[in-house]
Amino acid sequence: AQAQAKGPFVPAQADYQKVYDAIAQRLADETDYDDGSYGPVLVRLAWHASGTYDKETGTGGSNGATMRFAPESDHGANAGLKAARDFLEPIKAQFPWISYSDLWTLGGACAIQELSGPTIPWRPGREDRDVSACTPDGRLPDAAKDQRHVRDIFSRMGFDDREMVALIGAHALGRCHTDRSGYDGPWNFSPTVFTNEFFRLLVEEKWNQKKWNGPTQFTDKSTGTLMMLPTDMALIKDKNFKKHVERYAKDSDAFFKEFSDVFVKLLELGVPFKTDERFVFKTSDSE
Ligand code: HEM
Ligand SMILES: Cc1cnc2ccccc2c1N
Repeated sequence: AQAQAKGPFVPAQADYQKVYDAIAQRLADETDYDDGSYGPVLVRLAWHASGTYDKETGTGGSNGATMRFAPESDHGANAGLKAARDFLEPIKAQFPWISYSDLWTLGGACAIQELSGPTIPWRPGREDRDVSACTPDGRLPDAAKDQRHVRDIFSRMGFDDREMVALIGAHALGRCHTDRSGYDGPWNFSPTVFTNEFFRLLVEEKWNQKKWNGPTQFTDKSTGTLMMLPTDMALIKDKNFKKHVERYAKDSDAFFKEFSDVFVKLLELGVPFKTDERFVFKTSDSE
């Protein structure tokens, strides 16, 4: 019989699960980095690729993966994220049909799930764009500033106070790098396990300004080994942020549920999806 003419390859959930599994495997293999995992920096890549969104102009967001290009790749806030982009290059080579825009956001969802966080339902449909879609510098937050700045940046994306606090709870993961942001990271914290610890520390520890010649940051009185950024501290200085910090510090389930919903929203800002169907990927320890 006439060989069936092959139509275009339309990836299905099973194909995206294969990409998820390849990222999870690479996370398990590549442990000689920071505190033992590339997970935190993958989360930061997905967040910085998406957090450029401006709801008034509909510009920025994860659709386009424009951080591949200078000047966006060279914006100060994106220092160090080449490590995350390079980590995902072999995955792109293995699955060339996936866009960078979909790959980077899938990498963020995979990292949260593989670091014991909540499931992050995910939709494909982002398309890579060229350098003309690069966003101007200044779209991402400046850690040296205060609660007014946090509200300006996140309300521009379309988030309310509760959503801003939930999102910043990702600071349970990873660390700061003096050769990237200039801030100095925590180390005896469990930076490769997703928990509500960030909120518990904010409300339970006493925080003093760190005595050093680097940028203003805070250290915990009891061990002197943890850190908070000025914008982290803003979450307990501002009473409407603080009530959410206290709620998440007491209720890890509420934090997990609300973080999942708002991280999904972040990764989808401004994307003209063709489908409403989201995939929930199986985490590697569930197989
Ligand atoms: C007020 C908002 C925020 C500010 C000012 C901020 C600032 C920073 C800074 C300065 C670092 C250290 C970067 C380095 O030196 O490597 C950092 C790390 C990180 N941020 Fe944020 N961030 C904010 C919100 C968020 C959000 C919304 C997410 C994700 C949902 C996030 C996820 C992370 C992660 C996972 C790391 C650790 C990265 C690593 O270990 O390499 N941050 N952030
Ligand atoms: C405990 C803590 C506080 N703030 C952070 C900011 C950025 C990255 C990691 C952080 C972190 N582990």
